Formats: sequence, structure tokens, C-alpha cells
Amino acid sequence: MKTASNQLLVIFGASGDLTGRKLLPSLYELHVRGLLPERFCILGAARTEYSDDEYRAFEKVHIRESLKNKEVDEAELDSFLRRVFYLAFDSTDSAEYHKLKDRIHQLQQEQQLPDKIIYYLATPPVMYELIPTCLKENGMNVAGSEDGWRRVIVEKPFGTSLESAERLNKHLIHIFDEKEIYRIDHYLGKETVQNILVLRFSNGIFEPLWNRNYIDSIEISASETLGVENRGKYYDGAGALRDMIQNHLMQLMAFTAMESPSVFDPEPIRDEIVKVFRALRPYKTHDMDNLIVRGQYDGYREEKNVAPDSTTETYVAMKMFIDNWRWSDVPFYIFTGKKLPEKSSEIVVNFKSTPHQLFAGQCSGGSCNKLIIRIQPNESITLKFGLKMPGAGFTVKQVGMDFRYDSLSKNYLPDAYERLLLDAMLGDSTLYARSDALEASWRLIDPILHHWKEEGAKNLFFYAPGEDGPIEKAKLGMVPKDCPCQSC
Ligand SMILES: NC(=O)C1=CN([C@@H]2O[C@H](COP(=O)(O)OP(=O)(O)OC[C@H]3O[C@@H](n4cnc5c(N)ncnc54)[C@H](OP(=O)(O)O)[C@@H]3O)[C@@H](O)[C@H]2O)C=CC1
Ligand SMILES: O=C1O[C@H](COP(=O)(O)O)[C@@H](O)[C@H](O)[C@H]1O
Repeated sequence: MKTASNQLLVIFGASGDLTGRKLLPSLYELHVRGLLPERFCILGAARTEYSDDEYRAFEKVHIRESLKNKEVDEAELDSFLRRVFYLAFDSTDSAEYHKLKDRIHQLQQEQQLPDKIIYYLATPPVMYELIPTCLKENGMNVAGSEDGWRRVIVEKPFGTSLESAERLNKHLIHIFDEKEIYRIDHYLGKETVQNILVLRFSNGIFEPLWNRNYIDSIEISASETLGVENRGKYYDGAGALRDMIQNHLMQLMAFTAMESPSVFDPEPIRDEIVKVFRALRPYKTHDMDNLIVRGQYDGYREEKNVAPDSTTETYVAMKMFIDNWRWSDVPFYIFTGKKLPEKSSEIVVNFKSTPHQLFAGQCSGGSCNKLIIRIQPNESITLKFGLKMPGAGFTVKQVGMDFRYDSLSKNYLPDAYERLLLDAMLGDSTLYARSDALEASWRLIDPILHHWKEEGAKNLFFYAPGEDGPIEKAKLGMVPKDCPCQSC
């Protein structure tokens, strides 16, 4: 396994939710597993005043909370926290960056760190342009030595429209090289998502069937039981289409639909992803209401920081097509929603049925041959097929062949952020989004957002928390018609 070189990670937004709940716990896990370089420090930055020790105490609580189901070795935790430092300053004010520059210099001297720095932007998105500008104005976007480097990790949302994503890309590329920019999509850090590529491209049995000749349709979903919680301000301006579909679910779609790269290297893989997005069939305005449904859970408008007349969607289901040789006319049903009956993300590949049905209970419409890739929770892969019920006659029953990740119990399943942080430290951008892919995905999403803006509440359906909008999904043809097998 490759090891990352010694380096410094600067986290902007260090007092925030993401840092406490995801970034530091993931870095702690990497520390425990011995995956961090020998000389590695984290410098957190935000406006709230803390000394190094106060900040360590503040984050210690969050790390413990985030790892509540695991045993935390206090000595390991303290040794990890000794790598953590903090600087209070206003990162929107270029004149204050000398404080950051001095602190970095001091840490590099004291901790004998090379001039290799990752900047992680975990701040409100309005600061994603400003922080890089300030870094450039203060000469901090380029390394001072030949073997040094700079990298920047940008959190989501990456833009709120095609125009803003293009503007942000243009801005960042003016300050950093494309290969120094890491646009995070935490779904790509999930083990099960990476396994889509291994399942498809390391097995001879699936790929010959992986096309329009044998596949009837594909469903890609992410259902959540939680509502918007304390993120009403962000979410009400975003909605499910921007929050989940434009990034996470479209990336899952790309992994499911892409061609095999000729080599397993970042750029060939990212080339294949962008080809999928460019082949997506754009929605014509008059089709949008037939091919996309959007809903809002009852009570959403009473959530904190949500407009009382909000038309923001908390649920979206859409039927997409990829106009290329492999997928022509195969529907991809993509859906996501908050306050649904269960938390589950999965990909279901529905294979075509046999040309003729011989047995009672056999599937007719689509097919009961399904490959279910369960992204979370209970990570698993299941193949469903029909078998004879024991006893007289020939009645078909659907059964499943299962692989469960927890059967590999000795192998630790890392959190998505662990994998992605480590990759950025190693300089591997395979699992990060490239600018052209992001722009191509926005190209599909933008007209839908415009259409909904014009429509207001028209065609927005309301659902009770705990319901999953079955009628609306059926409108798209997503729910199997009454099938004799009774179990698909
Ligand atoms: N939370 C999550 O689960 C996820 C978050 N994200 C993204 O990550 C980013 C951060 O989210 P989250 O942690 O939830 O947000 P929070 O609001 O919890 O944190 C924002 C951070 O930015 C800091 N900040 C704000 N203004 C300034 C300033 N002028 N100068 C310096 N620091 C500043 C705040 O600290 P202070 O007030 O002390 O200055 C705080 O540390 C967002 O873009 C979000 O979209 C993405 C996926 C999931
Ligand atoms: O990025 C986001 O993802 C989460 C869902 O992530 P998961 O890993 O729990 O599936 C979602 O709740 C949030 O709204 C969104 O911003």
C-alpha cells in the first residue's frame, strides 16, 4: 500500500459540524490504523476563539460522539489530538491571512513538516471562491520549494447551477492547477460504491449481460428517514435535486453505466464518467412533468429556517435515459427523499424476463432476475432468481443469493471520508469529481430547476412523513405492475 508523504492539513471551518462529525473522526481512524504519515499535523481555522488545548477538548467530545459504537482508546485519542492545532481568524479577510501564514510557518519549523499543504474548505459555500482568492493574494496557493505542493479540497455543494459551477471551476483553475483541486462527493468514498467497479470489471459473468439486450431497467435510490434537521437554511435554497441527485446519485449512475476504462487510473476513469453524463438525454420542457415527480413532506414548511410557503422539494423521482449504444431506451429510475419509511441507498438492476413464461408464479412484465447492490445500511449484494417451490407442481418462488459485507467481519469498513481524505493526501483524485463531469451533470439539472421555478407549487405533491409516494412513482412506471410472482 502507498503511504502519504509528510504534510499539513489546514481545515477552514474547523469549528463546524462537518469537521467535528466527519473530518476529525475519520482522521482519528486513519491515525489509529497507522495510515497517516509520520509527520502530519492538522491546523483548524475558524473565527471562534480557542487555544490549541481548548479546541482539542472541544473536538474530543465530537470524536467520541461520532465513534459512539466503537471503543475509543483514550491514549490513542490523546496522541491523535497532539497532532491538532487551531488558529482563530476571519478567513473572509485577506488582510488577516498573515496570521495563517505565520502559524503554518511556525508549525512547519516546529514539527519539521515539508512545504506540502492541503487546504480543506469546510466552510459555508459562499466562501469557496473567497478563501482561494485570499490564499492567492497572500502567495499561499503555490509551494515555496521544488518538492512542495498545494492541494485544495472543496466540499459540496459545488455551485447551485450550471453557471455558478462553471464560475467556481474557472475561479479555482485560475488559482490552482486542475490536478490540485479535489471536489468531494462523499458517496464515491463508500466502499460499496467503489465495489460497483470491481463487481463489473473483475468478473466475466456480469459484463456480457450489462446492456440493453438483457437489462430491462435500473433503479438507483437513496431514501432517508430524517428530515432537514438543523439545515433548513441551506436545504430550503437547495432541495433534493441539488442536494442528492446532481451529485451523489448521478455519480452512482455513472459508475453503473460507464464503459470500462482501459487502465485503472484516475483520468481514464473520469473520462468514462463524463461520457455517461454527456450521453444523458436532456429533458424537453413538455416531458418534465411526465418523467419527473417532486414532493414535499408534510410539516417541512414549519421546519426552522424554512419559508412558510416553500416549494422546495424533499423528494424527487425521475426517469432518465442514456442515449448511447449500450443503454439506448433502458430507463434509469433515480429517486431520493427525506422522511421516508427507511434509510436505504441501493442500485437495483432489473434483468429482462424470459421470452415465454412456462410456470405459474413466474414474473411476466419486467423480471424477477435482479441484482441488488445495497450501498447502505446492511451493505450487501444479492442476486434474485426464480426456483421451484418444493412439492407438487411447478410453482416458481423468488430466492436470493446473498453476499453481505459483514461476513468479511475481520475487514474494517472505513467511513467514506477516511478513504477520500487519504486519497487526497496520496494525490489520488480517482474518487473526486472532475470539472467537466460536474458541469455536464449541471447541464441536465439546470433546465429542471428553471421549469420548477416557473411552476411554483404546481405538480408538487405532499406526502406524510413515513410514506414513500408510491402513486407518484408508479406514474413513471417504476413500481412493478401486479406480477404473478407476488414477490418482486
Ligand atoms: N455538515 C455536513 O454533514 C455536511 C456539510 N457539507 C458542507 O460542508 C460545509 C460546512 O458545513 P457545516 O460544517 O455543516 O457548516 P457549519 O455552519 O457547521 O460550519 C461552518 C464553519 O465555517 C466557519 N466560518 C464561517 N464563517 C467564517 C469566517 N468568516 N471566517 C472563518 N470561519 C468561518 C464557522 O466557524 P466560526 O463561526 O467559528 O467562524 C464553522 O467552523 C458546507 O459547505 C456544507 O455544505 C457537505 C456535506 C455534509
Ligand atoms: O450530502 C448529503 O448526504 C446526506 C446523505 O448521506 P448518507 O451518506 O447518509 O447517505 C444527506 O442527508 C444530506 O442532505 C446531503 O447534503
